[in-house]
Amino acid sequence: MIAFDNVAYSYGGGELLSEISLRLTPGSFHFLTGPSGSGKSTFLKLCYAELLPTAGSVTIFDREVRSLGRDEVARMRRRVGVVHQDCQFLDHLPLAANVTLPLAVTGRETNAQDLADLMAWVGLGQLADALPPALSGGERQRAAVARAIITSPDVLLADEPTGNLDWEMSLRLLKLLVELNRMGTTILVATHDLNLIRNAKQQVAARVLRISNRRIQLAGADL
Ligand SMILES: Nc1ncnc2c1ncn2[C@@H]1O[C@H](COP(=O)(O)OP(=O)(O)OP(=O)(O)O)[C@@H](O)[C@H]1O
Repeated sequence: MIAFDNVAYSYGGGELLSEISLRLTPGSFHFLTGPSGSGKSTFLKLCYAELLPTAGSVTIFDREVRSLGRDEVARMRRRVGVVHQDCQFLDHLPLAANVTLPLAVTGRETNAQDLADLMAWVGLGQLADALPPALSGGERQRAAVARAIITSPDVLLADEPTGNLDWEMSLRLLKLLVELNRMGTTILVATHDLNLIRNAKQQVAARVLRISNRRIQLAGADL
């Protein structure tokens, strides 16, 4: 689904990531962990061609990213949902309009029942008309998940989705990700939170990728 072959990435100085070769297979659940500044967000950006590798190749849905034209990148991105670390919303638009924005900007209709089901599923059924500044951190994160999956993506990439959440809310968000994965979505979650990873491993066959010294390794059972 997403394959890295001997990938390196540099923002201009020395290499931040080197010799990365791995595959995210359909239906898999991966965590990506590593120290702050080690390149987790950068790796996620390589996974949806927000950044292009400075060496090696990244293949997304069987297409090498450098071979994609602008329209093809846009089409590819419709199949990849992203929950960004800062999860920004348009503050003047109600939550429901924010969540359906990925459909609206690509000229697609929103089915009202599907939207109601999705909002209920993320536990925001009562907040469809609320404005984003009125939401708690946990509500924002769940809204960001709803917005990322409204297009039914094949892959969901989440960057520190539980970063500012308490433990109970983190578990609630994790449960949504596990359920999505059970429904077939391939999931990659960047996180510092080893307790979250331990908890997830009791629910799903998650694999853990760890960035260390610019390389990404599959972490062992020491988590
Ligand atoms: N656009 C950019 N230009 C130059 N350097 C950048 C840019 N974006 C990130 N960096 C640098 O690359 C390194 C990795 O950043 P990245 O955000 O990928 O790390 P991270 O592991 O996600 O960090 P954190 O856990 O703190 O979010 C950092 O040193 C950062 O300052």
